[in-house]
Amino acid sequence: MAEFIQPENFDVAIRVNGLVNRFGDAVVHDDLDLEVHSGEILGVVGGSGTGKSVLMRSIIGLQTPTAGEVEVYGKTLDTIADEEESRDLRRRWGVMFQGGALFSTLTVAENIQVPLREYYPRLDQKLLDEIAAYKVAMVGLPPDAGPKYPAELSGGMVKRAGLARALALDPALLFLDEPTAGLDPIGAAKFDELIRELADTMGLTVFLITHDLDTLYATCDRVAVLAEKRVIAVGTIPELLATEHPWIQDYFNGPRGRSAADCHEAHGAAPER
Ligand SMILES: Nc1ncnc2c1ncn2[C@@H]1O[C@H](COP(=O)(O)OP(=O)(O)OP(=O)(O)O)[C@@H](O)[C@H]1O
Repeated sequence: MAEFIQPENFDVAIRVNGLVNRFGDAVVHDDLDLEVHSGEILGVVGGSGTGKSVLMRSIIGLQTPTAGEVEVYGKTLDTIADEEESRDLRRRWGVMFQGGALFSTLTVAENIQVPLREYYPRLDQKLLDEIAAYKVAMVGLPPDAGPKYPAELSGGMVKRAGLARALALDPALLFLDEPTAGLDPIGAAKFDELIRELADTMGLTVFLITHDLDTLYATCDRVAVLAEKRVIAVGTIPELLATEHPWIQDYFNGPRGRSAADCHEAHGAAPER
């Protein structure tokens, strides 16, 4: 008998223990630990190639780790024997890959309906259309975006459409891989606002990979820093600023870090929630 997950019963949504990822001789992660708390937006930062995307892929089962354990809502994907339980776990998360990753031959509405059809094959077309229209509105797209193809949309709209598809199954957990990459600063700020708003209203837990310091200040409750093949620090921005690690100091106190902090202060928001 399949045991279905109740995300609200978990204080820790994701627990990663002793994760190792190796590709040939290249060691990307070595004994990496991380906990993502339920209801938080956790920013994941680190230099290029430090394994942020590989970590995300390991959590959602797209990458089989060399060693270590990944638990989502107390379950480990590769040890779930029951197909129904595995589907139940997978439908708890939505993923927005880098660049949106929409199917170019499908309209926005059809893209949103892909996961719905997969998980709920008996839904009729009228209901699928209603759900897609609801998701389109939820991410702030106009109603006429639904029948459009990705190539007909601006970069910011494509991101929103990708987010709508990630939210199709009403997930408890949202994975975002560099959601604001390629957006102009105003578009990026609006997207940050949208993520924060959706997370607050839907009670989402968000795993957010970013290089964007403004995004960290505007949206994240805590930030995890990847370096030296593991998570070297995790905490609020003020907590990270208090650590002496050179990469963390360079990152937050470098010119771009200072400018993001100043801008954040100027808008009167505190990084700690
Ligand atoms: N399937 C794979 N086979 C071999 N090497 C891989 C594979 N996937 C990732 N890597 C390597 O793992 C390392 C980490 O990659 P990853 O994409 O996770 O970095 P990242 O921190 O997300 O980088 P960026 O910030 O540039 O997106 C890179 O050196 C990459 O080349």
